[in-house]
Order: sequence, then C-alpha cells, then structure tokens
Amino acid sequence: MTVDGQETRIGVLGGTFDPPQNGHIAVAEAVFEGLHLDHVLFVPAGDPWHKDEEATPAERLAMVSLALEDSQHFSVSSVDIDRPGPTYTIDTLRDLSKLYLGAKLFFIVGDEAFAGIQTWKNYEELGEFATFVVVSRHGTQPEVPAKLSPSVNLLEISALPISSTQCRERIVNGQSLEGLVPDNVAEFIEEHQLYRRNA
Ligand SMILES: Nc1ncnc2c1ncn2[C@@H]1O[C@H](COP(=O)(O)OP(=O)(O)OP(=O)(O)O)[C@@H](O)[C@H]1O
Ligand SMILES: O=C(O)c1ccc[n+]([C@@H]2O[C@H](COP(=O)([O-])O)[C@@H](O)[C@H]2O)c1
Repeated sequence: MTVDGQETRIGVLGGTFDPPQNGHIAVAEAVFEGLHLDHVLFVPAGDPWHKDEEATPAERLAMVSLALEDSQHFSVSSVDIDRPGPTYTIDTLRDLSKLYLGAKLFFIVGDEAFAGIQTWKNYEELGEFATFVVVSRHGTQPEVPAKLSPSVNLLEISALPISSTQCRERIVNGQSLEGLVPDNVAEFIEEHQLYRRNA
C-alpha cells in the first residue's frame, strides 16, 4: 500500500477504551505528527483478558467512533471485536497486515502497558509485524526484551494526565467528565447510564 509512491505508515492504538478519553487522542496526535504517519487506527479490544472491562465491546466501539467522528486521520477498527476469544496483539497485527497489505504498522503503547510485554502472547514475534512505539505516559524507563529491541522505538511525549480509570471513578463519585472525554462520549455515557455501578 503506497501514498504518492511512499509506503503508507499506519499507527495502531490498541486499548480497552473503557471509555475513550482525551489522553488517547492526544497520544495518537503526538505519534501521528512525531513519526509522520498517514493514519492512526484505534482498535478496541474485544475481550481484554488482562483487564476487567465494564462497558460492552459494542458500547466501547460506539464511543471510540464518536470520539473520532470529526477526525480526518484517525478511525476505528473492529478487528479485535470481530474476532472471537481473548484479544491478543499478535492476532491484531496479523489481521491488520492482511487488511493493509504492504503498509508499515506502528503499534502505539504507553510505558505502563509495555512493561508487561513479556506476558503478551507470542511477544517475541510481535516485531515481525510492527514497530512498537512506546510513549512516555508515566515517564518510566521501560525494559525492552532483547528479542524485541530492534523493533522498539521510545518516544518522549507530553502525555495528558488522564486515564479511563479516573473517568470511571469520577462518574461513580458524581463528578463531571468535562475536559476529560469528548463531549459526544460524555453524552453517550450519560444516555446509556454507563459506569454507575456504586452510584
Ligand atoms: N493519557 C494517556 N497518555 C498516553 N498514553 C495513554 C493515555 N491513556 C491511555 N494511554 C495508552 O493508550 C493505550 C490504551 O489505553 P487504555 O484504553 O487501556 O486506557 P487507560 O486509561 O490506560 O485505561 P485504564 O485506566 O482503564 O487502565 C495504552 O497503551 C495506554 O498506555
Ligand atoms: O497480546 C497480548 O497478550 C496482550 C496483553 C495485554 C495487552 N495487550 C494489548 O495492549 C493494548 C493496550 O492494552 P490496555 O491494557 O492498555 O487496554 C491493547 O491493544 C491490548 O489488546 C495485548
């Protein structure tokens, strides 16, 4: 896949997006600009085996679509939701490599998520499919396994201090999400009464 004879460069931001928040969009923008990408795909996990998600896959997919609806360069992919079973990045990257033949993939991941990379399925093979862009979310120095190191790019960004956990806790505490998630995502959460478990 080429744009004007150049190899297409596609960023892949995998996540639980429970809910999508402005930090996700900011990190995608930072990597899009910093690495001169052509596009960023946001890929909500169908069954994130490593987390206890609250909203359903369909709700998380809908919220990511809303968050990106005005964006020219970012879009959502349902590959991880369409595939049955636990979500593994090796499968995400295999599927996207087939869908975007010849494109160069950049898997974007925060330093805290990358810290667990050695627990990911077939992690030694991930570098065959994508360059890993590890962003300085918490400013920690990630340990890079030797087998992956040729495929890992550490990128300093000014991450927004926002997490999905913080958003969910604010809802439980009856606090506003203004400035933390896009307005249309806040409206969806309100309309569907999401994350109110203890309220
Ligand atoms: N504010 C942020 N700045 C930089 N990276 C982020 C930020 N928020 C999330 N990310 C990264 O985006 C990816 C998807 O994150 P995820 O959907 O799990 O959100 P989260 O805020 O980390 O969720 P939770 O609080 O529920 O653990 C991960 O690689 C994560 O590190
Ligand atoms: O492949 C795995 O085993 C694996 C284990 C943990 C996380 N991941 C992926 O890492 C991405 C970020 O996860 P998270 O926890 O921040 O939502 C998301 O795309 C997950 O599917 C993948």
